[in-house]
Amino acid sequence: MTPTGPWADVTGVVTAGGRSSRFGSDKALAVWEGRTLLEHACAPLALAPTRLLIAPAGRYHVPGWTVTPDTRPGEGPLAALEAALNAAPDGWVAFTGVDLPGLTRTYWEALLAARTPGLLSVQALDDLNRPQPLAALYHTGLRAHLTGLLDQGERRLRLAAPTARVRHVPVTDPDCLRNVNTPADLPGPR
Ligand SMILES: Nc1nc2c(ncn2[C@@H]2O[C@H](COP(=O)(O)OP(=O)(O)OP(=O)(O)O)[C@@H](O)[C@H]2O)c(=O)[nH]1
Ligand SMILES: [Mg+2]
Repeated sequence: MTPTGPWADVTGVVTAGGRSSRFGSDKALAVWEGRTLLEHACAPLALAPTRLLIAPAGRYHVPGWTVTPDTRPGEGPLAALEAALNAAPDGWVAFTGVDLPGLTRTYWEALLAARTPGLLSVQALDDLNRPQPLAALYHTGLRAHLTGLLDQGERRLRLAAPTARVRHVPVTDPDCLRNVNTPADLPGPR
């Protein structure tokens, strides 16, 4: 069956090849509200017809998700995005990490609804108007651009797409952007 609706040409991607050095143990496997942070990141992307985990082979298993190893291991999220765009079918990639466990399907669908022809990225703005490149949409039309940036030594994810081709949308629920870098960033039971 060919998927239709906003998710039809979307690949869900969770990048999980980081070192968790500030967290002190593998934060992808840290449990919060009964599920691992990795599962929290994957869940709101379940409607994407293709779902990729950018991570070392054999480290994680999430039902319905395909592990795709980094092509530049240890080089950070920008390099992971390159691996994702190269592995994804032509279209959009909904790209995030394991350290944003509060993202929701509503969050992603607000970004998907903001796509227009010619855009290469759609990014949320938090309550301080800061773009969120680690919880954003990227188009596979960025492949050659990204490879060029990485080959030149660039590693900043926020520079993945040319500014003129990025659309920014205010996020309705800034709480969903809580970023987990240390165990103290995981709030207690609600
Ligand atoms: N595939 C891949 N993912 C990465 C890489 N570096 C970071 N990430 C992921 O990007 C997301 C955000 O990265 P950070 O918060 O810096 O995570 P981290 O590198 O594990 O943590 P620190 O060592 O504390 O900086 C997390 O989901 C990481 O797993 C990498 O080289 N490859
Ligand atoms: Mg982080």
